[in-house]
Amino acid sequence: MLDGVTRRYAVGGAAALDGLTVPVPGGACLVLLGPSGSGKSTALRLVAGLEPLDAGRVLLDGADLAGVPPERRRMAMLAQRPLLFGHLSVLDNVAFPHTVRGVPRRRAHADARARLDAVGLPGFERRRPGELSGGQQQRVALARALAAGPRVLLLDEPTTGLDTGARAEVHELLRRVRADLTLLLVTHDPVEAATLADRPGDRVAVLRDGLLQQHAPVGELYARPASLTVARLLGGRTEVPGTVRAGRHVSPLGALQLPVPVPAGPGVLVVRPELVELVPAGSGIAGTVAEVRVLGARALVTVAVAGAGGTARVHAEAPLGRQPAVGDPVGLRVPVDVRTVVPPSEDGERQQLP
Ligand SMILES: Nc1ncnc2c1ncn2[C@@H]1O[C@H](COP(=O)(O)OP(=O)(O)OP(=O)(O)O)[C@@H](O)[C@H]1O
Repeated sequence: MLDGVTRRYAVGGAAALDGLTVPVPGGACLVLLGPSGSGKSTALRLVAGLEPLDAGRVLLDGADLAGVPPERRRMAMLAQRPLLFGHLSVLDNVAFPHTVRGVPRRRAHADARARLDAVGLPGFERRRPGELSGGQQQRVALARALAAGPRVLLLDEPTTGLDTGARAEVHELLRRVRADLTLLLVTHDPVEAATLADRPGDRVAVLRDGLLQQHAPVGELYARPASLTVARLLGGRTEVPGTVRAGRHVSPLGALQLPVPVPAGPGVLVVRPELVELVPAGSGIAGTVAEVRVLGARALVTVAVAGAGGTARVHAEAPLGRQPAVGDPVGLRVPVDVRTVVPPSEDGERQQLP
């Protein structure tokens, strides 16, 4: 549990982390998601005990960790770069947490071998870290972290710098070894957040400028972002400014009924591209294809809609090969339940009710 956790690097300056309060239930995964400089790594260092708090408390199973040194917190960290000892063999790297505790060499090595098997690296014992790929090194670092017998695994951008295949391997491994470990993951990648925080109790805390923006299961962040910041961080593209009147969002798209009550006034309609349906011209909201961008197996189709008060741009997805062409007239269908209105300013309060 983080309770009002605050860190201010410069006296009188803005807080890098400002009163962060989020529960971290035992065995669950909490993701700290945010853009660069939002305070994610600071939070992780404070939890690990590597830096002092300026205010607040870090609690583990209800006990305040103030004054408990990092090595006695039963936490292990997997950093962005593996930070292995280059002069030691892979086996000795993994056995290191045992060695420093004085565990007899034979037992330490037996455990390290089992850990290497568990991360899919049997037979790599005698190699030096420099003889492994980046993904393999990260797996060794994970084996070493687990050898320390932590209750909490701190993951600081654990797959940044790895290629797609190695990333997927590390994600799969983390999901496999997770068991009842508590995970605290720092990332700027919503896909990584969604991949690792996929159990019922898992949550994502979105940070910006040291402040908590939203704390929710990842699916809710996608479906109901609380602000433009959250919508953009989750890869949202469509933002249609308008006005909320009598439960409808009024914009060039028309007067669209909203699924939940939203206070009247200015508001931005945000809709995920994968939830907008492209239908034949003549049905739905009439528009013209303004741009098509191929993204792997899908195409991102930008549709311009001219209506009362101006033009709106709405993004939709189509399977590759089935996308319309620039200039084609099309129809758009925006299902009622996927319409979310957020405040026009990034700093505004959430308007959408839960
Ligand atoms: N040791 C430090 N001394 C002074 N300022 C710091 C220090 N560490 C971080 N900061 C500042 O605190 C703020 C939050 O930094 P932090 O590293 O926690 O962000 P982050 O979200 O982890 O960013 P990134 O994704 O780039 O690592 C930033 O403005 C940063 O410049």
